[in-house]
Amino acid sequence: MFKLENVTLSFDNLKVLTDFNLASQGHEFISILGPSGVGKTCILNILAGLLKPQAGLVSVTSLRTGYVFQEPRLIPWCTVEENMTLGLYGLKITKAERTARINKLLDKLSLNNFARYYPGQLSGGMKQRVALGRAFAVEPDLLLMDEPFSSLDENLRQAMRELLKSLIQWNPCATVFVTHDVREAIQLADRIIVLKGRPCQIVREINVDAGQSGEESYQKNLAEIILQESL
Ligand SMILES: Nc1ncnc2c1ncn2[C@@H]1O[C@H](COP(=O)(O)OP(=O)(O)OP(=O)(O)O)[C@@H](O)[C@H]1O
Repeated sequence: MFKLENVTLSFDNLKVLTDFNLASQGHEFISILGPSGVGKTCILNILAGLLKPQAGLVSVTSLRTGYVFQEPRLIPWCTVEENMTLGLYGLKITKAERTARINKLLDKLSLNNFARYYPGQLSGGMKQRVALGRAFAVEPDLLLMDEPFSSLDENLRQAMRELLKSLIQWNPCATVFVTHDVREAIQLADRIIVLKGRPCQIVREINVDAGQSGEESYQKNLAEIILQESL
């Protein structure tokens, strides 16, 4: 789905990435952890084609990319269904297919009764559900998520994680999920990557599935990540 090979990115004198490597394997869910300012968003933006590194190879073979940001970034004068439809106008699908796709998603997101609402009339959790819907409307094969649930309270976050899992089951895709929440990373990911330093490096890489096969090693991995994060 994607491969970053010897990627170098800097802003003036600030070296964010030097010879950075990361590749996805199929429809894998990768969680990225790391301190503030380390370069997590920059990596997502490179994968989205929004940032161009000065050197290295960026190979993204996915056809459709969905991007969910920390804040919903909805267009205030467009309704829920219009916001979710925005990414579909560039695709070669009929109006009937477009409508069917959005209706299906409104259903999955429990937003059927709010299709004609404007963002200003929605709660924070509902707005982020619309943002999820907008990303999944394009039927992404690559999904980029930048701390998408961090502004929500814990109960809502848990519900959103469950919703995300069911959407990915429905529409399998490679996912890169940036979070500061270690438990969230473990709950969702197949693989966790911990970044540190300047330029940033992968200092820890954990296959969560392998960890979960033995409770003891899983707990050890968890403790180690928490330790890494607190350093
Ligand atoms: N357009 C830009 N111009 C200059 N510097 C930038 C730009 N974008 C990012 N940076 C710098 O690159 C570094 C990495 O930024 P990035 O947003 O990727 O960090 P992050 O790990 O996502 O942080 P956070 O967890 O706080 O969101 C930071 O020092 C940031 O100030």
